[in-house]
Amino acid sequence: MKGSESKKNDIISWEEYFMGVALLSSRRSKDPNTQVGACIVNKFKRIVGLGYNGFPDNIPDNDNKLPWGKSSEKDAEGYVQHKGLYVCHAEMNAIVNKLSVDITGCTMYTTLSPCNECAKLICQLRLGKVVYYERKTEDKEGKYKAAEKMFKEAGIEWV
Ligand SMILES: Nc1nc(=O)n([C@H]2C[C@H](O)[C@@H](COP(=O)(O)O)O2)cc1CO
Ligand SMILES: [Zn+2]
Repeated sequence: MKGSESKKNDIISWEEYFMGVALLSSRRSKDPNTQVGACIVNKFKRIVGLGYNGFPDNIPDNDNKLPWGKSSEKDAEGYVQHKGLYVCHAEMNAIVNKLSVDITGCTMYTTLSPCNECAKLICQLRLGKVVYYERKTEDKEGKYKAAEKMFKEAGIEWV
């Protein structure tokens, strides 16, 4: 039997496609607790940056040099054993890995809503829109609210 000659219509949307790529990227993360992925897309619907959360480059991650835990205690050498001191967020990595000098107006798809530090980067690089998959609900320190405020004030669409 020959295949159909008319086009297939039941395909995934651009939004599903780019968020799907962000979700796939998150699966590279070695964080035992939370895996996040981010995908930056330009106005021509080309992917210009990908990232997931992990420790900085060139630090071997198989011999526990840095902690994956969230303790406020210090180890024998006086280093606080909290991953937050070391992890590069998915959004930051997607920006650092960008393939294009100028990402003004681009859209970032992220599997988790951005923190205030990543929001600062998103503002500085003048992205136009941030689309998140899951929203961070716990916000004791006000990081996510601060991120939203920056997006609002900078005119960055946030959905
Ligand atoms: N938007 C985000 N992008 C990220 O890459 N992360 C990373 C940082 C940590 O590696 C992990 C959060 O760990 P936990 O607090 O749920 O155990 O996710 C976290 C957030 C939330 O702000
Ligand atoms: Zn962040």
